[in-house]
Amino acid sequence: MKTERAPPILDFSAFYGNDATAKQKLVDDVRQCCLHNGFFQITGHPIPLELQEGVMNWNKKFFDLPLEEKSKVSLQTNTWNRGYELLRSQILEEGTQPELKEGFYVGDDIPKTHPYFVNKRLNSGPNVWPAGLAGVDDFKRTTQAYYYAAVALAKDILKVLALTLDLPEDFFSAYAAGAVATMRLLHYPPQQSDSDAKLARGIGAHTDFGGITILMQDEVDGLQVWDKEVADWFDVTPIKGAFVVNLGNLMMRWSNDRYISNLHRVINRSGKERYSIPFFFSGNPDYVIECLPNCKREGEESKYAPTTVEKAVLGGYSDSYGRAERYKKAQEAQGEKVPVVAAKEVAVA
Ligand SMILES: O=C(O)CCC(=O)C(=O)O
Ligand SMILES: [Fe+2]
Repeated sequence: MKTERAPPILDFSAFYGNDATAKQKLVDDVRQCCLHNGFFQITGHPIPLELQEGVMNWNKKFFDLPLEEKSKVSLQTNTWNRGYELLRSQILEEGTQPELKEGFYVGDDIPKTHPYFVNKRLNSGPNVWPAGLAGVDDFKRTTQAYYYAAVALAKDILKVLALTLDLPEDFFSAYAAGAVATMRLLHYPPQQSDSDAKLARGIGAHTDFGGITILMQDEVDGLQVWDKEVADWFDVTPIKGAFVVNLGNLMMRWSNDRYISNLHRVINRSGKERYSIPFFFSGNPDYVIECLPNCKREGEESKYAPTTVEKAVLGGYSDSYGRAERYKKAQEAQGEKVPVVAAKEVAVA
C-alpha cells in the first residue's frame, strides 16, 4: 500500500466553529488541495456516523438480492438515471475491460409533476425502490435521509471553496439552488491480484463530471488517486466516518483549470467485497459556468466558452457509456459474449 501522498484529512468542524484562525487554516488547506490535485478528506462534518453506517448497511443488503430482484429496478426502466446498473456496464478508462462494479442510483425524489421531470432535465424524476427487499421502507428512508444530508454538506463545502477563491461565502448559492445531484450505491466484487496487468478495473481511471463529489468508503480499500508530480497511484485508506471530497470537471473548467479535477480509480484486490457511496453534486442544470472571478489574471483569456451545468455533465456520460457499448459490440462481433452475471459469480484468484 502506498499512502504517503494520499489526500490529507482535514477537520471540517472549523467551518462551523467560532475560531477564526482555525477556519482560515481550513480554507488555506482546502485551497492547497484544490490547486494540487483536487482531493481531500474530511472529518468533523455534521453527518452522523449512525446515518453513514445505516446507508452502508442497506447498500450491502441491496446487492445481496438475487439478480432477478435487482433487475426489476433496472436503470433501463427509466430515462432519468434511477435504479440498478449491472456489472460491466461502464468503461471509464479507454482500453480497459468493462468495470467490475454494480450500482444503484438514487437522487432527489422529483415527482412527475415537477418542471424538471416535465421538461426532461438532467437526472430528474422519482426514485425507484426494490419491492422484493425486506424492509424496503427503511431502505428508502435511510437512503434518502443520507442523500439530503449530503446535499446540505455539499453546500457547506461550496462555501469553503468560495472562501478559498477570496469570494463571498455565499458565492455558489445560485449554482446550488435547485441543484441536481446523483448518488450511487456501489458494490465491487473482489478482483484477481493481477488485475492491473490484465486491465481489469472496479472503476477505470477517470475524473468526475460534476462540481464536487463526496465519497463514503466502507472499510475495504481499493480507491487510488493519481499523483502527477511523482507519476504514481496512492491508496486512500478508508477512515471510519470520514468522507473523501474531490473536485469534478465542472469545477476545473469553471476555475479556468486553476483547480484540479483529478484521475482516480478502484481496483479491489482485497479479497473482500467492497462497497462505497459516491455522491455527485452537479448543480442547477440551467446555471451558466463561466470563468470564476480570481481565476484569470488581468488581460488573460478564459480557456473555455460559457456552458450550462446540464450540457457539461451530459457530455461526460455519453463518452463513458458509449465506450462500454462499443467494447461489447466488438467482442460480440468476434463471437465472444461479454457475460452479464451476478457479482457473486465473479471468479476470484
Ligand atoms: O468507489 C469509489 O471509491 C470511487 C467511485 C468513483 O470514483 C465514482 O463513482 O466516480
Ligand atoms: Fe469518481
